Amino acid sequence: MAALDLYLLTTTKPYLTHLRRLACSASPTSPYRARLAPRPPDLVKWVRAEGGFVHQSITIAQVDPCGLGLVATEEIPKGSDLIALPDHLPLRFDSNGARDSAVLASLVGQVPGTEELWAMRLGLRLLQERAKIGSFWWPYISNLPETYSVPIFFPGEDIKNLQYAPLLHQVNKRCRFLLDFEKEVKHAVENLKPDDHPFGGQDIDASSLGWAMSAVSSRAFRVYGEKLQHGSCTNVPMMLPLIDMCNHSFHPNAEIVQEQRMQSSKMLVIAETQIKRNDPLVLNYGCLNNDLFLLDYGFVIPSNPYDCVELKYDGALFDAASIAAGVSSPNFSSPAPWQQHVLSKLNLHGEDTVLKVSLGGPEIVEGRLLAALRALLASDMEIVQKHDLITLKSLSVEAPLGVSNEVAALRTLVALCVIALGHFPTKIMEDESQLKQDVASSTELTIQFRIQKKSVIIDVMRTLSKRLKLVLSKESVASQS
Ligand SMILES: C[S@@+](CC[C@H](N)C(=O)[O-])C[C@H]1O[C@@H](n2cnc3c(N)ncnc32)[C@H](O)[C@@H]1O
Repeated sequence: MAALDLYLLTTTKPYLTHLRRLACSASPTSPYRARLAPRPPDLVKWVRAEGGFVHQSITIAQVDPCGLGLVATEEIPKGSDLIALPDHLPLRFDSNGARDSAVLASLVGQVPGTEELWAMRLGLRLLQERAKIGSFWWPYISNLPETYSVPIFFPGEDIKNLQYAPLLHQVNKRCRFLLDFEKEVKHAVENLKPDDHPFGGQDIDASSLGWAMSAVSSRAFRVYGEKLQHGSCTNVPMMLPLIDMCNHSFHPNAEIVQEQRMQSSKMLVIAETQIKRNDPLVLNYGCLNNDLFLLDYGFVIPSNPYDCVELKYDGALFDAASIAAGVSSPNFSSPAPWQQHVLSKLNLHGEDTVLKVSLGGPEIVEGRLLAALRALLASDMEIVQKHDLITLKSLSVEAPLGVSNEVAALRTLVALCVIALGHFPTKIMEDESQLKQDVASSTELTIQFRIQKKSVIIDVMRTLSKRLKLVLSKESVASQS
């Protein structure tokens, strides 16, 4: 097993300093990612030898800054089949091997069912094959990166310098899980006979579990599995050899198609557009924010249209923002009963509250937040009750509760953005000058991440300020006519 760095943040508070180091050998943050085997077998040849199809004009090449990728050596017409994998090539939990290890199945059952840990379940299966001498998947596994640039492997200082509490919380949670799970795995395999040992007698620690979880989160695809009785399908994560050499773009030129025939299914990659010579083949991994790109894939997308910042809906904070914005006597902390009723419908009050609200992304202001601001800054219950929630939540509906209400809501939002920006310990200019220095790649990722978060807030402020001007200018035209 490659030993990697894994740090535990020993408290959930942001800006932590007390870190426990677990293991260390290769630098996890070097820009060039070595593969598990120094000279791994040719993946394209292996896929073809196993009955798969690989378009003759595709090769594996270095694609900066993504690491390795698939590249077209000649122009490829739209609609062409690029890769086809027969049913036995994907590595999934039920493929040969998992069935005969009750210990592995029981360990999989011990991984909490939360969304963010799904990759650990398939990761255990990957570790099993990685440890198995003569594994059918070794030609694939040996081509996997030896290290991953996800934050669980960052030095503690870099994690702290992400400057964004929701992400720190997630990194901390994953590190804690890995350290706890290491103990469970060790306990489950102690005293096992070599034949019963799911990992061929090899020592499994938090670093190797972290490697497997990151390999899966950054490379597995969730595809349709069995059809359920009511017609929907289960979602099965799978590792798709060679297909997982495609890098990400929000403007993909390739797509994955699952071909189902009788009992077997084939995974295909098809050219979604014409692909020019020397162009990389790119898939869309999903419309994700930068938190997920960094946590699961280890990279950050500049100007990501899906990036957003999370805030907590908190009456006192919103009152402070409103007062800073010059709004007289806001009552976020003590809403009237009818306003509480609106907040309850938005899950911001009472039972089942979800206090996390977001700014940025395609919506710019999360609808629940906008509706709450409009309703709480309104003094006339009847006007609010004349509107449905869909209208109140929509930024494209101009001033549904009147101009002065809209102006107060927009000004409060801009003030909230100013407060949120002020919580970052550094300014974008300072971050940018730090980036110009020769920093480790994990530090670079950390700085890029926080620059992007601040840019999201600045973009939201710009959009809302424009909006404010527009509303005010329409009002002044109306009052003159
Ligand atoms: C499914 S793998 C793709 C193949 C990978 N580049 C390799 O060398 O094996 C996903 C990983 O590729 C890299 N990657 C993919 N798309 C990227 C992008 N748009 N920018 C930066 N890195 C990217 C990230 O390291 C990510 O975790």
